[in-house]
Amino acid sequence: MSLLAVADAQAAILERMTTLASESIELTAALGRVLARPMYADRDAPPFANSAMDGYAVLVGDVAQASADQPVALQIIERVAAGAVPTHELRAGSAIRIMTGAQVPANAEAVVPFEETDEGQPNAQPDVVRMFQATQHGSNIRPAGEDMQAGALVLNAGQVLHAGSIGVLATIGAAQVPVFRQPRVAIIATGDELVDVGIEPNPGQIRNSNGYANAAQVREAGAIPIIMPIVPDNAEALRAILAQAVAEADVLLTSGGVSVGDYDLVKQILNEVGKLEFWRVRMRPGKPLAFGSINGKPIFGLPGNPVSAMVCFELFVRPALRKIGGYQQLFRPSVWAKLLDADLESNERRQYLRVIVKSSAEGLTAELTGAQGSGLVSSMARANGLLIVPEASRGIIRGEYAEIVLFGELH
Ligand SMILES: Nc1nc2c(c(=O)[nH]1)N[C@H]1C(S)=C(S)[C@@H](COP(=O)(O)OP(=O)(O)OC[C@H]3O[C@@H](n4cnc5c(N)ncnc54)[C@H](O)[C@@H]3O)O[C@H]1N2
Ligand code: MOO
Repeated sequence: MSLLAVADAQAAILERMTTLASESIELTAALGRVLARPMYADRDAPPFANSAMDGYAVLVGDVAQASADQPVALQIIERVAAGAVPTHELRAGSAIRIMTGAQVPANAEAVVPFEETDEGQPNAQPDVVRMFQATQHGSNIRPAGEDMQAGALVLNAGQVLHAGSIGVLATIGAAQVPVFRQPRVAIIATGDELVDVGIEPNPGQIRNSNGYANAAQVREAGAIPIIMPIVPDNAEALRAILAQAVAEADVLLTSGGVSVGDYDLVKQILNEVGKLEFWRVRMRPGKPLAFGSINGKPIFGLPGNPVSAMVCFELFVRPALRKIGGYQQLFRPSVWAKLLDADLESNERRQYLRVIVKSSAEGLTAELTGAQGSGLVSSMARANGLLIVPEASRGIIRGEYAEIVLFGELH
């Protein structure tokens, strides 16, 4: 098998992903979830014309001649609090005292805020308000439907719900929200050398970091990780855990055991219990990525090296999980930043270099995190982006702009 280009591998994967069914959840649990259906306003918002200020509802003509020297006195005929409904209409020479958010009388033409009246002045009379200036039609009145009109499309299917959209859902009365089900992802770390995080490693052993890093990436992708027990490099054990994972999860991830070593069993077992779709991508790190399916469930055989496993997750697993989870935007945003380090040579494989991207008045800059070995998990902890050096290119010279897959927050 020859090496696949990154974009071809991504396309081959995405083509095989189908979006999960939807479920209905409580509004309070909907933050960060993906809306499964378009949502429409059930009524106008605001539902009635209301006051934008604490003040007096008036007829514009009544105060047209008002000035500081020649104030106009109006009779206060009603007081309306928010939540109440006015029972009077304005007539010539009258005013209705009204609070912010209260429904305005049907024929009100403007609301004059207290600050523009004799409110609180020592010589103010009860039941009379004096106006010192003219006002305009519609001033401080928020019309019905100004925000959303009854029946209008307010949120699209596929939209990720954030605080603002939660506010919209509450406004339209969506106590239950239709969202896509989150993919359940079984995470299987393979290797005789691995021990779990709470265990003291013996000589020759290391801690399983991939399982936990991948589980965190699964969460970041909006999916649910299921961390399975560590599997030794043993065909029987691998078959058993894959069978269990297929029963419990929508997507399977393994790490380790996909290169050409004596104990690299994942591809072999995958061919036996499912179907290997492709193996090896023209990239560094992450070349030995394997992808296939078992009983129709996608399985990603991530390389064991910690950086390779995480980079393969970012480029291939994350977009796949996002498609399964109903997201519209599958890929991380790319940014272009000025490379501050030394010149970067091209390679026959597309390189993804860990960088720290910073934003300043001069624009974005990128610096390598240091050495780029695929075992250096600490470099992933420092990085917020993966700088792309395209394969078979002239490389990138210091001071040039390079494309970066931004996966963390900008510094
Ligand atoms: N002769 C060749 N050797 C290797 C090749 C090759 O083309 N020819 N490719 C190299 C590349 S590139 C990578 S990447 C690795 C991938 O190997 P495997 O996927 O088979 O992974 P392992 O050999 O099992 O482990 C590699 C490395 O990662 C450590 N590891 C594994 N699992 C974990 C884990 N859960 N947590 C932390 N660290 C883990 C493992 O101990 C090894 O050090 O193969 C190269 N070799
Ligand atoms: O290409 Mo491997 O994934 O670097 O270490």
